[in-house]
Amino acid sequence: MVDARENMNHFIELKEIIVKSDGRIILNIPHALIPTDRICACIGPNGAGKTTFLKLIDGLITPDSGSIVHSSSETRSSLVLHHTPMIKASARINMALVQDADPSISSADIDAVIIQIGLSQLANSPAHKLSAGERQKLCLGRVMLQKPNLVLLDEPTANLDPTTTEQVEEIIRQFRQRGSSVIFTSHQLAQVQRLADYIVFIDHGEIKEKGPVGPFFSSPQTQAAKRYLHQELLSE
Ligand SMILES: Nc1ncnc2c1ncn2[C@@H]1O[C@H](COP(=O)(O)OP(=O)(O)OP(=O)(O)O)[C@@H](O)[C@H]1O
Repeated sequence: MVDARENMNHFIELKEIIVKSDGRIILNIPHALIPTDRICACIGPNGAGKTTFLKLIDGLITPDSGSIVHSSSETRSSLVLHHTPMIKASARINMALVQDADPSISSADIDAVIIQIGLSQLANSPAHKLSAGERQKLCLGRVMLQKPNLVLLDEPTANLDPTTTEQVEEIIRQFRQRGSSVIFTSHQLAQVQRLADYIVFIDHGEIKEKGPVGPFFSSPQTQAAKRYLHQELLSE
């Protein structure tokens, strides 16, 4: 019998969660423990509810019913959505917006992160003109400055080239190495296998399967997961 907590030191417990949109149920999770002590990938078909799941965990949306309990006393999450709008100002000013919420972030901190993410040459360029990869690095730089203990990333490498994808994956590993937990969504199964320790598979608004990454890929338990893996592997 598998331990119900699957050796999770920290987790989020979802109970009787229903999220609706326009009267339609888009998430239905009777009960689930989601680990917050590792890198967790949330995968599933388009429209399954993955982005909604991240927003729910972040508290950006509240469920129509049900509750979310964090095992740690203080969870500070940062969510990076797929299309983050930028204000019409430089990359540096966009990065410095995090100071509004946390005035203890210094200009020196911002400069250090700009160097770390490789945007020094573009710091004074208009942020809305940055490429997709540069924008994503800027967003991840903001997260570094916020120092959340839970990092939530929606398709962090969608539309990025292989080099930038590798750089973003390295930033994700650094979040974990510095003690943050990460939950990211992805349609790239090779990436999921490179980065994640744990899988949450969502289909039609329900968590159909979850568990450590190895067993999920080698012996998925549900027909939905088997079908999804088969189709995705054919398209990769
Ligand atoms: N604000 C909204 N208003 C109406 N419907 C919404 C809203 N947000 C999400 N939905 C619907 O909820 C369902 C789940 O959407 P969600 O974006 O969470 O899926 P996803 O798994 O992230 O999809 P993808 O892989 O395509 O990004 C979809 O059917 C979507 O149309």
